[in-house]
Amino acid sequence: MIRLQDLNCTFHAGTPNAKTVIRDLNLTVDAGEFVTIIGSNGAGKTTLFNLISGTLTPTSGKVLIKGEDVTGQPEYRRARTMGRIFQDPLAGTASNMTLEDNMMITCKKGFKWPVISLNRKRRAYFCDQLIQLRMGLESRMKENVSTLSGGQRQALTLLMMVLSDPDIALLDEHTAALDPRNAAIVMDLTTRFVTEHRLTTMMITHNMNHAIAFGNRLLMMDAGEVIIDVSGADKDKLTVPKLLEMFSTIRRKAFENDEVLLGAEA
Ligand SMILES: Nc1ncnc2c1ncn2[C@@H]1O[C@H](COP(=O)(O)OP(=O)(O)OP(=O)(O)O)[C@@H](O)[C@H]1O
Repeated sequence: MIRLQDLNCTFHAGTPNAKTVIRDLNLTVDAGEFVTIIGSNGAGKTTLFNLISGTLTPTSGKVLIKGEDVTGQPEYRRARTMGRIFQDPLAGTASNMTLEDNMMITCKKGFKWPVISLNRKRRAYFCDQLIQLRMGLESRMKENVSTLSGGQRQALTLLMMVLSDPDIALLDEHTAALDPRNAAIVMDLTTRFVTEHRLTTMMITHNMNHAIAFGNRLLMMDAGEVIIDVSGADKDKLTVPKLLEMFSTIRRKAFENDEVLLGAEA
């Protein structure tokens, strides 16, 4: 589903400030896989998502989606096959628009000039979809999204992503700004949607326990490289101390990411 070939990304290339953030990266993610990604500070995790989604063009190498070379394809065209959710609950929805108007956006995603109107049938469909969230949002369809809590907004963002019918979900620390209770609700919804919609999913997280508990494959990144790639039964046997030990053995230094380490102790 996703294939990255000899991918490199250097910012400010050809200047004294040149910085290589993704280095000779080769990765294949098969259809239906749920990959969790963890890494040290500045490892290149978000940059990797920017390259997959088309926000950035690699300095060299290729990005293939469903067998098609999309390396030079603009972001809006790739948006038809993928959904992306960010850490900030305010980023995925428009505050000053109603829930139903926000949901209308999903019908227009990836198209430049769509003419689609909000009719009774579509409203009933949105209502049915909101019921699935089990948050009572179906009775608030005409309220502005700004009235929702962070957890409710992130759940709505997740639902909107699914309604746009993507093949791929890129989740960039999408529970990091939520309290533990809401993070658990959003993770529960995530696993439900990933399974029901057979989404090929990549999830960046700073929560090592989440990285181990969710998905069928775990990647650890450091300095622009994937240094650990564990799946199946081997992933089931992982623990946080084991992961940290693997990192130290490979890199001959201690793992550095305070947010990750503090989260792992919790
Ligand atoms: N547009 C840019 N221009 C220059 N440097 C950049 C740019 N975007 C990212 N970087 C640098 O690239 C490196 C990797 O950033 P990235 O956000 O991908 O890391 P990350 O693994 O997601 O980090 P974190 O876990 O701290 O969020 C960082 O040193 C960052 O400062």
